[in-house]
Amino acid sequence: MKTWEGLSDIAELVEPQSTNRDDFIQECTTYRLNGVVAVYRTAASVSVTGLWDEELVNALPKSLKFCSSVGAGYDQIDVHACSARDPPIKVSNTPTAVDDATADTAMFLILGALRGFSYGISALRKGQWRGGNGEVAPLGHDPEGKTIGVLGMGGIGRNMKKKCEAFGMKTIYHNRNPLSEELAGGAKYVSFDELLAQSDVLSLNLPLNKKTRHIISTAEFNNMKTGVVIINTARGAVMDEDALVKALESGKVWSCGLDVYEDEPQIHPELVKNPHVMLLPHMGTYTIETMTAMEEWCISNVRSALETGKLRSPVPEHVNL
Ligand SMILES: NC(=O)C1=CN([C@@H]2O[C@H](COP(=O)(O)OP(=O)(O)OC[C@H]3O[C@@H](n4cnc5c(N)ncnc54)[C@H](O)[C@@H]3O)[C@@H](O)[C@H]2O)C=CC1
Ligand SMILES: O=CC(=O)O
Repeated sequence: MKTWEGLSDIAELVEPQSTNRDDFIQECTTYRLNGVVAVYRTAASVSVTGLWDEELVNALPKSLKFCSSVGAGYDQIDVHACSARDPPIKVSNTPTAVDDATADTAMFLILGALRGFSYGISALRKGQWRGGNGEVAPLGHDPEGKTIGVLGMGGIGRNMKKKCEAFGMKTIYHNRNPLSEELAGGAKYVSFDELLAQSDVLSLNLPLNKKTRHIISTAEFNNMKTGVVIINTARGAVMDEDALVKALESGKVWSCGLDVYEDEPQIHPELVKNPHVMLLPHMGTYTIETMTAMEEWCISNVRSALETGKLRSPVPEHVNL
């Protein structure tokens, strides 16, 4: 890629040769990688290295000071193990570049889940028009007048809010702290419990970490409106998938729209069987324009680190590192 090659004006570029984690750990000790200062980490590299957990982070070359990772989510990297190294490995992600495409995906899931479009789409493809065997697609719901609750009102959540307004939806949100009025743009800050109780559609837009894993589970579903619609474009494990399946079965949750799953690429079989739910295979940023923008953002972090000693967009945990 041109932008990557463009870095050769300021650095020697090397690419690891390994095809599995053990070989990569071994390769980190070789002369070729020993001396590497900054890493451009692609999303696909996880299939070779596995997670950047404590073991892997501690095996990385001692010379390494920066990791620029593609993607807004960085849950595959143990950022605390990176900070604990001496010197620390500073980590950056690619926020902002993902906002439009991921919010667009969320809108597709919101409309599809509210309207029950998945049912119609699969019936039609089976030659059954709106249904077969005596069953017809249930009537859906309009977005107009519905309250969307955003859990994690960051770049994507705020982008979604604007798009939801065009569909006549009202936005409430919960973050650990309220946003400035300017950033909130008229969305109302509510407590976590109020968000659960008041949302007609609940959208999960917060990062996955130890504190947010299964932040939505049985107790939280019990506190929601009956007939709520759940949208998840964040990470599968922020929600307890087994609890979601039970809440769908009981009718507590009317439908859901999911782009992400607890154990990708595995999907809970009951979700796959359910004709009513909208499911996508993690395609939030899967466009030429957005993936290009993410890669360029990521490489700009490498350039900034090499030229100034600072990453352009360090992850929140590393802003003051
Ligand atoms: N489906 C896909 O393809 C994509 C998924 N993502 C996922 O979406 C997530 C959000 O992305 P952005 O909006 O760019 O991140 P962001 O960092 O801009 O926003 C996250 C928001 O969540 C809030 N938050 C953090 N912990 C919280 C907690 N315990 N309770 C309530 N709020 C909390 C933060 O304060 C922040 O406002 C990413 O972490 C990533 O996992 C991002 C891009 C594409
Ligand atoms: O899942 C995608 C990301 O950017 O995070």
